[in-house]
Amino acid sequence: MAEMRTYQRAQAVVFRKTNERFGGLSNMAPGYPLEINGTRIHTAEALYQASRFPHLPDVQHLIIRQISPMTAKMRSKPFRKDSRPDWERVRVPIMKWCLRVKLAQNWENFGQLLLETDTLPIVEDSRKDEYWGAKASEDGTLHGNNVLGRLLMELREKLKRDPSTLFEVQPLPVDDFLLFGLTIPPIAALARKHLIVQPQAKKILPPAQASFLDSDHR
Ligand SMILES: Nc1nc(O)c(N)c(N[C@@H]2O[C@H](COP(=O)(O)O)[C@@H](O)[C@H]2O)n1
Repeated sequence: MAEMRTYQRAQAVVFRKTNERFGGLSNMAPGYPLEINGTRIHTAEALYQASRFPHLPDVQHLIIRQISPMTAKMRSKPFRKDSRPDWERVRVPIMKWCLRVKLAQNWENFGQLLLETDTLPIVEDSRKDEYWGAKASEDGTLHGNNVLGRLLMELREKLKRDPSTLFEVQPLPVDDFLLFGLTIPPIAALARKHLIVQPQAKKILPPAQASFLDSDHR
């Protein structure tokens, strides 16, 4: 279990609604479509929720076909008790994998948004979930495990330091890592595979533009 943390709202990137400045960091955000084995998945939330049920492809279909991420989450609720037996143990690596897929397949817009958070703590401000996010305290601080925010910060740092390691996302080494009964293959970044991250300007540039830059400033 991750430690509880306290965050000062003014010194953090805080998101709650998807239409806010950093709302794209939420798994609920539209506009970051995914594709696995030829199936379009509308949000990272739908992929995460479907990952509970590799042994129940019909339930995965029910979740994945939802356009609304909240509806995808709601559809999974009645089946939660039937989540894969090791769900509590694998849910954080699965969330991390979902975020990696979201980045690989939305390299420019999600990568850019992550870099724009600079070096600030990232926190999902949640009314009731202090595990994935953090809840507002009476003193105005945010308190919680903030596991989603911490995974996003970890991903951001990797994106700054070693972007090429994020171009391809390997399937997780967990039992029955399946979508609709099929093995999930390595996921390659779509189209923009060769973009270069230039952290200082917090911009992602194609190689042709990047080559004009002094290497000290890449
Ligand atoms: N119910 C709800 N409403 C929101 O607006 C949220 N952002 C969330 N949080 C997200 O729900 C996912 C975790 O789901 P489980 O409770 O583990 O099934 C995760 O993506 C959170 O960021 N929930």
